[in-house]
Amino acid sequence: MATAASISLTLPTQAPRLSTSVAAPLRSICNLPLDSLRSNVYSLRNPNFRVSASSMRIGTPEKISKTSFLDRRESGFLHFVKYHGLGNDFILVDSRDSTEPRITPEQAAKLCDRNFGIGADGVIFAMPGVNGTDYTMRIFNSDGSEPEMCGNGVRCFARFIAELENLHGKQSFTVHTGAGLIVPEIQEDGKVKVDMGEPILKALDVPTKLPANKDQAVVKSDLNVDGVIWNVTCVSMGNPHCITFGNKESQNLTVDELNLAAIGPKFEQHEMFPARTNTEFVEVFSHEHLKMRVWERGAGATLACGTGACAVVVAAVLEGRAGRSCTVDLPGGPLEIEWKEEDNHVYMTGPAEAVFYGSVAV
Ligand SMILES: N[C@@H](CCC[C@H](N)C(=O)O)C(=O)O
Repeated sequence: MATAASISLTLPTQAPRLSTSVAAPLRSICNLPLDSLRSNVYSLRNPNFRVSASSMRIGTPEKISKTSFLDRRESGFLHFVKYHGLGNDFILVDSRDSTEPRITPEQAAKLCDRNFGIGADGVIFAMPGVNGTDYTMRIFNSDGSEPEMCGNGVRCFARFIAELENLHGKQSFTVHTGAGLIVPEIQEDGKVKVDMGEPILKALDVPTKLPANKDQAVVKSDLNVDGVIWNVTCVSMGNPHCITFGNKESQNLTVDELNLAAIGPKFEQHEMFPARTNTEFVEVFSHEHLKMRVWERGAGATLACGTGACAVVVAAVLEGRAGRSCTVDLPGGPLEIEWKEEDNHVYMTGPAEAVFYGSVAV
């Protein structure tokens, strides 16, 4: 079982500009007031500094370079790098020498706890490739369940691999996932463009039990959630998504007004979704500009969902609400999504940033 008895943190050399999304996880581990952390974090731009959770103090400067940190392999410790893609945050673990994740789903759930652990929406493992691919990505949600794919996660994964392999500039990898082959490409500006493959629309494969149209897809179907009839479209990007732009009472949503914590779980656990579902609530600003909030399967409300943003654009096109190329605003920031007519693939472009380095006793 994972214990958080010993956690150490090191910020990346290229320390990101401080924001609460950086400070909050640090606060949850170190239990220090946010303001004192702010000044500590600034001083931690020097990578030789180390925060020790046991002493609750900035420790003696220690010579740890990024490379030597990522190379560490002491038994009994799990070394990780915390990344985020628009605030959707992950604990990245180097498992390139292993065909199984280095920790159990139960341990992952403990590490993801924002009060008693490191705090994250999931744990991602970089593993050896299969079937000729460069790498395999596996992920546990914060509840310990294992999804097929994660869009923000695969952007973080690409940046993590580049760091592990000491690669610079434009880089592209082939990644085996539960959703098949995914191809992230790190661009010159540091953003990551990902070929997310083809959306799956066949109801049985999403999967959903909602009645399908003649193309076997579920588009603008009625879904009764506690007596409210929602209009939903179902899309899988390897993982299942239920997308709604409104209900019978309110055809066009104002997503900021939704009580996500109340309605999200009812969609997630709905009997029409045998594998549970991620749900996106969408507001349309124009044919090229959408805004969404997400309730994720196995993780709850998150600041962003990459597969969700892709599924939203596919659903918007199918419902005739938007064009194939859109900016999707999420609580953590915007993603650029394109569903290309030529190859039927969905492409997602967005940022991925390292937050801090750490070790935890397992
Ligand atoms: N946040 C992710 C999706 C992670 C998996 C999801 N919770 C599921 O269970 O399908 C993304 O960016 O795509």
